[in-house]
Amino acid sequence: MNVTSSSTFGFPSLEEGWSPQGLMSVYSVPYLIGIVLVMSTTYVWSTSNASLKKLPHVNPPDFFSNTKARLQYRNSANTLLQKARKQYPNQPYRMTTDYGEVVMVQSEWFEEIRNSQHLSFLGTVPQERICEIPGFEPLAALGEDGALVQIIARKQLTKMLNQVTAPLSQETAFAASINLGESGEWRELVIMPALRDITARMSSRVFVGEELTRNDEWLSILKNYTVDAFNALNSLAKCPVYIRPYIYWLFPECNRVRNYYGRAKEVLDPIMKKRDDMKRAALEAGQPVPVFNDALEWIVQESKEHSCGYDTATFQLIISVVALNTTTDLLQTVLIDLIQHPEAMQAIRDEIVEVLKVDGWKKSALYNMKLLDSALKESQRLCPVFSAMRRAVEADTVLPDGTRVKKGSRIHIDTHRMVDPEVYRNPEEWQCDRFSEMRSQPGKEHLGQLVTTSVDHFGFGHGSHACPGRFFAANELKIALCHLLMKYDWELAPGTPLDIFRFGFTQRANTATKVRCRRRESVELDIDAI
Ligand code: HEM
Repeated sequence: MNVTSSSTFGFPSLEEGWSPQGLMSVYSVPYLIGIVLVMSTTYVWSTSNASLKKLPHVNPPDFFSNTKARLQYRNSANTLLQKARKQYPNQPYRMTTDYGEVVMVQSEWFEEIRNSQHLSFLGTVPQERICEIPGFEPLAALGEDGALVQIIARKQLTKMLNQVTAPLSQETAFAASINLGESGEWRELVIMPALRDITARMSSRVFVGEELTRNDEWLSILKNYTVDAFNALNSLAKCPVYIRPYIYWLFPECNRVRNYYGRAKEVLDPIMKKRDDMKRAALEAGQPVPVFNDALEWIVQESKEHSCGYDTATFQLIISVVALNTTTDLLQTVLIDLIQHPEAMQAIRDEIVEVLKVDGWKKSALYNMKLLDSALKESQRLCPVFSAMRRAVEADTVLPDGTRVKKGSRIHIDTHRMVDPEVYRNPEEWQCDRFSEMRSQPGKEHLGQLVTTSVDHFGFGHGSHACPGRFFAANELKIALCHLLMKYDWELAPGTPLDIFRFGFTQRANTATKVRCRRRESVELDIDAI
């Protein structure tokens, strides 16, 4: 056999003799395949935590590859969760995921570890290695210790709630009008882009101030960055963790993300410079220094207070990534649930009228919309962002049963109590007043509120990393729904898809859902005149 001309992919037979050089030059393809197989097996083996070997495994990898197990996770994570709940009811177990082997824990145990200093939500971001890709710097900043976004969401954003109800309502009126129109004729539309534009405009009013909120280029960057970043995360999730930083350029959405990131800097830099110039000029003239109350300014203040650096564009895109998709999603989910329950929609309209007539656009009005609050919490219960919460283990941690989980591993917490018949009656049924009813029961007034987290409702997570933006998000959602429900009639478009989009533990509303809407002829209350 003339080895130099061989094109077969077989290994050389013993009769043909053997030399390493020959193998490299001629049989390089099978040789390389062999290396890759050995490396990936070593990788699978090395990434599995030796101390956890005694835990059962719900979808163990094959001897040579974890591809099948990862596919199972990606396409049917919820089925795996259900199976494991039956098989391993009161013990931790292992699951193969797109980010390696993780330790799964049942909801009940989370109460005991929820405030552990060694478990981090944002620490899971660097584990996925996406943040090493150009354009994903905002995700990298999310994973850094003491990220300013947490501080700002907890402190400044929540403090601001008293002042922003009326401005947010004005912005929603504008956004609803341009996205849904003023016509009394029915029109059909894919609802998610319209809702994303509404939430982008609302949050921009608070994050970047009035001037940029009406800047179309800024809004386009914001919306596209979050959509493409999410799509890129899903595409890259299919590749092994360790090769992600090297093959990102194969995915067009990654290149777009980098492009939007660059454009965000170009839009924001002149605004920041203009503000600096105004402040300097005022100081030099002995005039009061202008005060801006938005996240562009909060980041300057907080970075000084915490003696750390910051980048305006990075920070703004971080806030958008954590805020925009999640808020838009819940807005769509509850709107679709209400369209399917017209009597609940009318009851909420009645509540809005009753409350706004008394309170006007004050923060207290939003607190008093208890049925609306309940509808949001109920929709979130049935379609939370994550079907299993995530925590990066930043120092060795002992689980309630004594299992030691090593630093660098990852824990996921099954959120099944949100649909457990022992916790909720008819858990699969959407019941608008489920949580307003709960609020009327002594001792449960607090538990039934949208912003309250517990092991029975992980919609905003739970414990020391529970979503710090939830108070703002709750207000934003209620204001948006006041406008959508009071001003428009709604129907589902015939035959429209409604099924939830699931990818591993991530869940999202359907991006293709179509609705029909028209401006209502007679309204109980003109909410723009309040
Ligand atoms: C409906 C809208 C939202 C939903 C459903 C949502 C949901 C969540 C969830 C499930 C977590 C993980 C919590 C955990 O694992 O315990 C989280 C974390 C976080 N969210 Fe939200 N979120 C929303 C809006 C926002 C907004 C508007 C902001 C800020 C402006 C925000 C900022 C954050 C931050 C900074 C974290 C990380 C907290 C930490 O690691 O300590 N979120 N969110």
